[in-house]
Amino acid sequence: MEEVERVEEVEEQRDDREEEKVEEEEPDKSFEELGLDSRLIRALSKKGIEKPTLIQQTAIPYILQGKDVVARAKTGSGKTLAYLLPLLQKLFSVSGSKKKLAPSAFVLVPSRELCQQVYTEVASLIELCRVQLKAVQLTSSMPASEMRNALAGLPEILVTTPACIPKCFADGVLDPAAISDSLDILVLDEADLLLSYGYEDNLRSVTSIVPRRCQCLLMSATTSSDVEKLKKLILHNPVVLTLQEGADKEEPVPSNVQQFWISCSAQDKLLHILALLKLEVVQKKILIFINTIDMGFKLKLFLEKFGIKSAILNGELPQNSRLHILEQFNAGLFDYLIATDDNNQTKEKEEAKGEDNKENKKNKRRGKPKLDAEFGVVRGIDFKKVHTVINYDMPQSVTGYIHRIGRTGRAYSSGSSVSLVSPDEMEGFEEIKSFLAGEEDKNSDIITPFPLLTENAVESLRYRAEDVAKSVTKVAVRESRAQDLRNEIINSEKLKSHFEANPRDLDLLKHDKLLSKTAPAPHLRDIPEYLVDPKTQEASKMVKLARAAMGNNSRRSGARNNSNKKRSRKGGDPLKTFNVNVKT
Ligand SMILES: Nc1ncnc2c1ncn2[C@@H]1O[C@H](COP(=O)(O)OP(=O)(O)OP(=O)(O)O)[C@@H](O)[C@H]1O
Repeated sequence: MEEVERVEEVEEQRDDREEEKVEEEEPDKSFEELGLDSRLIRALSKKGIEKPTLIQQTAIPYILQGKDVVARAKTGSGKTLAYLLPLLQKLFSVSGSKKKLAPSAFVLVPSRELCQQVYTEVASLIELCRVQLKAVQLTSSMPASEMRNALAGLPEILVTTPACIPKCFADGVLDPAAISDSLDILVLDEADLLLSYGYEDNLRSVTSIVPRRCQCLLMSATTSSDVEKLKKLILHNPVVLTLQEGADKEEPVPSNVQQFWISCSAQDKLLHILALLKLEVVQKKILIFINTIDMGFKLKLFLEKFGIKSAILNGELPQNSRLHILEQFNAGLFDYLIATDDNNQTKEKEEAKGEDNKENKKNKRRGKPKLDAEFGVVRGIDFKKVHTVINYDMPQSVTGYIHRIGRTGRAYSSGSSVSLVSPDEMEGFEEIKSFLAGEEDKNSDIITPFPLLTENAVESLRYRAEDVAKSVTKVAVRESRAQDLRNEIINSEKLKSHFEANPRDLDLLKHDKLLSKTAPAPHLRDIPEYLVDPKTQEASKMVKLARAAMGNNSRRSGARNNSNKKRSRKGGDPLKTFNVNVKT
């Protein structure tokens, strides 16, 4: 049973009023009962959203009342709509009134990918509601002229990153005085990440012009000192909503995500991922996290040799390509996405941020691509229908783990995760485990050994895996990284104009194309039956059955096969029902 706890917070508020204190209760309300406008309810229904999630049930009434709100709820719990719906409703009533010289609502997010995601969501709601409101997104990479054009239609809603606002001031695109006059609602989404992305100074320059009457909303997946800092910087006597599940005090990973791990040496990780994918004991779609861009290419090339096509996502790719890859993956055009998240790129990102940084200048001279300082592949991005998250490399922090795992099991769906843990990563892994177990129950196993892969099954692939791994040399990795970047830069230019003309066309590019110069050898494509351990064969059959029952058995099911949608989703998850010993 889920419950919501409202926490009292009275320290160092910006005004003297007592913070809202509310009795605990178990809400189970419809969108109508929350007081939402019928246009919004119809729009949600068209999107297939009928019932509010818990954070939406709790936050929407407070936001509609005009309160400042701090909402902390797990990844995938529906925080975006929790603030967008009441925000739009408030703007319905002001639309058509006195024209303002700056937007009425700012939504600040930590990355461009999130900017695009939130913008798409708000724009589609506006369209479905058929109201006279306009939303725009601005990112730092846009030239001033483009920003000016975007703002020329006097939009009510601006979705952007904190770094972009001072740039708009400097370029004369936004006027601080007009903002002070116009701003009614400020949202800091993924607040736990805003400061860690290095936006503190940018945020300070924004908050200095936020008028006292402005309603401020702060949404986050985890608590951290950064959230506390932001709360004190921006909010006025907020209602603090902390969504919890059951009696467990801290359970930041949704309970509909089953978490597994496999112990293996660093060298054997390629072998294990091959076994997981090739023997089909994990459900597609699959998001694989690695810590470095080179490792991503190594993995892609390795999998290609076995006929497994995957796409790559990292901060080095041009923004259009990144957005397009996300869009294609979400539409179900490919099943495997290898993502380098931001944890290990912090150093590289620092370089990317500091324009005067010597190293950066050197890189420019050498033609080394610059990483996008506003890139954030994992955090907050709504990957659709991801069934499995694989940590090929372990993340470097507990927060990193939570955000990665949170890419599956979104809203009411379920998912699983498999972490490959080498002896070097064991200490960090233990830290993650004990954090998830909570203070009281350090020994409870929230992350359990992966049950569907026997040692025999893995060993049967060893010879092939090791042989192929040798052929994926450093030179091959370097060449394919450069080639991929070149392709994407060319495609990115094409994409830009193409998207302007055909915003819905997804088939221009195939991001999971082969990078290897030679086609996969036929004998590596299919694993002969005699090599596969019978228990693993059985597990694989069950995973396939479960996938079929979930309407996810065709490669392009997400994009093309809507008729499957209505089939039962309770097809039985073999990870819940199947039991084999890990060691045989
Ligand atoms: N009431 C609902 N019913 C069904 N699906 C919903 C509902 N609300 C939101 N969703 C869907 O759930 C998914 C996750 O929502 P959202 O991205 O807002 O999560 P989040 O809490 O912001 O997660 P994160 O912290 O990872 O950013 C989205 O695809 C969204 O469309």
